[in-house]
Amino acid sequence: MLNITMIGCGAIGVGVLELLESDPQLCVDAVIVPEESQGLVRQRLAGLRKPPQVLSELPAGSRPDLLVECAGHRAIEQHVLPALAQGIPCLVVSVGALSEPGLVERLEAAAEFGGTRIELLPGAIGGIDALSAAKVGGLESVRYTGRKPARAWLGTPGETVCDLEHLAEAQVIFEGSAREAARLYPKNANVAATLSLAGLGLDRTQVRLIADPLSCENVHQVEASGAFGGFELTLRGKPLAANPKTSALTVYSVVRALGNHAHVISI
Ligand SMILES: NC(=O)C1=CN([C@@H]2O[C@H](COP(=O)(O)OP(=O)(O)OC[C@H]3O[C@@H](n4cnc5c(N)ncnc54)[C@H](OP(=O)(O)O)[C@@H]3O)[C@@H](O)[C@H]2O)C=CC1
Ligand SMILES: O=C([O-])CC(=O)C(=O)O
Repeated sequence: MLNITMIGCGAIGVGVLELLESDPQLCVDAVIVPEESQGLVRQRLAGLRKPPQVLSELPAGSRPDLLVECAGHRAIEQHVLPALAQGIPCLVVSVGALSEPGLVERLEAAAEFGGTRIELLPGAIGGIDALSAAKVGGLESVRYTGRKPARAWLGTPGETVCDLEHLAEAQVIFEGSAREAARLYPKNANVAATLSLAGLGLDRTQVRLIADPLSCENVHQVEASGAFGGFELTLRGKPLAANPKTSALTVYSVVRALGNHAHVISI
């Protein structure tokens, strides 16, 4: 059985914990969340058969088999970097954080120092295996379009482009490089960053973000071409009720990745 520590326990974290209850090979012993939300998180987890401990940091000397981040960009600096340096393998969903200059190199250095690895999870998007294989032969272009319900863009710079509450039709709120998308829309640009890291990089991956008042899904479209040929992918993700900015597939992506570490066949 693998003993896991989870960073963050919001929409993704709770979904993952609920699904892992039926897997005897995986056990989340502890979740790490900010001090001020610990009470709320304990309430959220009270219905689980075996609720994990709720902590504000990894106890000194604690050595989980895996650490999985489901928290947000700040948690990479705060928890993932030190865990890697201590030799704990880490799985990460807040891939957009890696668009911050220098962070990829610091994560690599920490993992090398600790003699371990960091795994970037596909999260809400599919086709990462194909894109990253296509990169070996040479990619020519990668274009990503992210379309979400208008209200999912509240609290982002999209608010300055249009009136998100009263939008009548779909509106492009951003067009540019994946680097710029990750800087301006950190909570919504994890997919763009993941596609960039797997493919042509942050500066050459083209991104378009759309607020669509008529959509009730998070729709991710990828068009890629290169020496391998080409592919077009449309993924219509259902948003999580607990956080409409996040697609349910992200929860399943975490459960799949953890399962692949524990089960004898991985796919
Ligand atoms: N790769 C992908 O495709 C996707 C990635 N994501 C990433 O996943 C993250 C989590 O998503 P979601 O669960 O929907 O978000 P929620 O806001 O529902 O939950 C986040 C949880 O993490 C906690 N948290 C925040 N910062 C820290 C920190 N520094 N240390 C420890 N815990 C922390 C929060 O605590 P509190 O409530 O106190 O803030 C909360 O428990 C997103 O921020 C995004 O970066 C999301 C969707 C798709
Ligand atoms: O969950 C999603 O649909 C994707 C998302 O938020 C992101 O790219 O950060």
